[in-house]
Amino acid sequence: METIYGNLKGLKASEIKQLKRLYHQGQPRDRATTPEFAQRLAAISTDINQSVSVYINRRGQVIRVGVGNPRDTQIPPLELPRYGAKRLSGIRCITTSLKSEPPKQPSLTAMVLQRLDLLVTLTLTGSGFQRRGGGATGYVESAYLAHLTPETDPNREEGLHWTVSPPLSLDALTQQDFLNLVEGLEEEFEREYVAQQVDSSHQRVVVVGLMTADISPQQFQDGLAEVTRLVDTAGGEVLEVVKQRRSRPHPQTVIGAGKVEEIAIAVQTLGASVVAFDQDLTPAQARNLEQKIGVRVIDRTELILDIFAQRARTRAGKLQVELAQLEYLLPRLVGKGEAMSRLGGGIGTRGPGETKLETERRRIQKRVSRLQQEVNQLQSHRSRMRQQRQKQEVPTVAVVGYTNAGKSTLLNNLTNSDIYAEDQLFATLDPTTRRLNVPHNGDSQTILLTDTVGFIKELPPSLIDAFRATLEEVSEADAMLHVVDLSHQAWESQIQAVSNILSDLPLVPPESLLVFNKIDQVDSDTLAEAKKNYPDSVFISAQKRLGLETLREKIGMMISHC
Ligand SMILES: Nc1nc2c(ncn2[C@@H]2O[C@H](COP(=O)(O)OP(=O)(O)OP(=O)(O)O)[C@@H](O)[C@H]2O)c(=O)[nH]1
Ligand SMILES: [Mg+2]
Repeated sequence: METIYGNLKGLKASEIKQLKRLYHQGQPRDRATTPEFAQRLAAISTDINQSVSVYINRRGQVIRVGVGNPRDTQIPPLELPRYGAKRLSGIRCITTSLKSEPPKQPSLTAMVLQRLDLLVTLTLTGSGFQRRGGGATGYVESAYLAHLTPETDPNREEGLHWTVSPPLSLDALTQQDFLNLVEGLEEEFEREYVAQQVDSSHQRVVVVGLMTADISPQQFQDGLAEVTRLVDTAGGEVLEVVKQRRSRPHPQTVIGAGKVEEIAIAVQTLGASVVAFDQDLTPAQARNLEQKIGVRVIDRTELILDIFAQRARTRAGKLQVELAQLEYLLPRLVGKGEAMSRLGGGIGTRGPGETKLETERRRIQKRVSRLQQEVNQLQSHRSRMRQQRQKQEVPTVAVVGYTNAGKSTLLNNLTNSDIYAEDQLFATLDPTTRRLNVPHNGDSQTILLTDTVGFIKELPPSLIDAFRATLEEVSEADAMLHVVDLSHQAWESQIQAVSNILSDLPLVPPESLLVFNKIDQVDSDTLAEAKKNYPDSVFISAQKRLGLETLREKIGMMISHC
C-alpha cells in the first residue's frame, strides 16, 4: 500500500499520484540521495506549495512519503525499529522547506525521536523547469545536512543533540559518502554506549515524577527517592529522573505534551527500555504514554508487584503474588479491549481481536478464582495454627513497620536467628515466627515473635487483598511492635503510612509499641526530638544491639495487659 501520510487536504488526484510514484524511486545505498530524486521531490513540493518528506531505509527503499515537515509526517515510535542508543534507526529523511533557512527545532526534534540516520533539508528556488522527456532541474536552492551527534563529539554544543551543516550545493550533498558518515557516527555511539553500560542484564529506566499542588516539595522528593530505590531493588538502573510541576495530572497522559516529548527524546538518546512513573496510572494513561514514547511504561504498583514476584520464595508467597498481579492485570485487559473496539479498525482486526481478549480475560478470571480459593485455604490453615498456639497460651507479638526499617534484623538479634535481612525493600515476604523469653512479673515468659512483610505508602490494594493471609498474622497477634527507621529522613511520613494501612485492616492487636531503630545512625537533635514527641516508645539499634534489654522489658510489660 502506497500510503501518503500527513495533511492531504486540497491535493488533486494527479498530485497524489505523483507523490505515490516517489515510492518507486530506488535510492543509492552509499549516497544520501541523487540529484535527480532531490529535484523531483523539490518540483512536487513547489507544485503543491507544501513541504514534502520522504523516508528511506539503508537498502535505498522509500518506505514513507508524507506531506508536511518531519514532525508532521514522523514514524510513530511503536513502528520504529528498536536498536537502542548504540545505533541509528537505519532510516533517513529527505524533506523540503519552502523557506530558505536551516531546519527548525521541531524537525530536528523529530530526527532525535526517530534516531534518523540523517535529515536532509532541501530549500526551494520557487521555480525550475521540467526537461523534455522527463527530469526536473533548477528546483533545489541548497541543502542542509543534519545528524545526531555523540555526546563525546568536541563540536557538540552544550545541550544540543544534533549538528547542522552550512548550506551545501546539491552536488556537494549527493557526492558525500553517506555510508561512511553514518557508520562513523554509529561507531561513536557504540563506544559511548559501552562506556555507559554497567550490566547488560539491567533494565535501563527513566523515572518520571509529577509534583502536583496537593503535595509538598519534601513529599515530592521523598517519593522520587523511593521510586528510584524501588527501581534499583527491582534490578533496574535509573538513567535519568524527569520532573514536572502541574496543578493536577493531565487526564490522558499525566504529564503535558512537551514533557512527553522530552521523555521520548531521553528514552531515545539514553537507550532506555522502561519508563517508570512515581504514581499509579490508569490503563488508558499507560497506553497513551506507551504509544507516544515507544517503550514500556510502568507505574508504582507494577514496580512493587515486580519486586514481590522476584522475592517470593515459598509457595504461599508465590501464590499471593500471582493473585495480586492478575488482579492488577485484569482491568487493564478490559481497557485494551475497549480501546480496540473504539478504534474500529479494518475488517478482521476487530472481531478476532476482541474474541482473543475475551478468552484471555476469562482464562485469567478463572485462574484468579482458583488462586482466591487457595489463599482462602492458606488463611484457614494459618488460622488453625494460631489457634493451636493460643491453646498453649503463648502470647504472640507481631513485628510491623515500613519496609527496610530493620524488622528482620531486630528479630534476628533478639532471638539469635538467621532470617534474611538486607538493605533492600521487601527483603521479607513470608511471616517467620521465633520464640523469645521476656521478663514478666519477676519471672521469665516465652512469647512468639512474628516477622512479616514490610509496608510502603499507598500499598497497592490488590497486594493488600492477596496478602490477607499474611496480614492476618499481624491482625491476630496479641500485641505488635511498630519498628521505625529513625535514620530515614521521611520517618514521620513512614509512621503515618504504616498507621494508615493498619487502620484499614479489619482487626489490629490491642497493644502496640513504637520502636525507633537505627539510633546509631541518628544525630542527637533528631533523637532528642523523637524522645520528646514519643515518650512512651523505645529507642534501639537492632544492628548494634543497643536498647534491646529495655525493649524486652517493655514487651514483658505489654503482654501483661493482654
Ligand atoms: N545502621 C543500622 N542499620 C540497621 C539497623 N537495623 C537494621 N539495619 C539495616 O537496615 C537494612 C534493612 O534491615 P532488615 O532487617 O532487612 O529490614 P526489614 O524491616 O526486615 O525490611 P523488609 O523485610 O525489606 O521490609 C539492613 O541493611 C540492616 O543491616 C540498625 O540498628 N542500624
Ligand atoms: Mg525483613
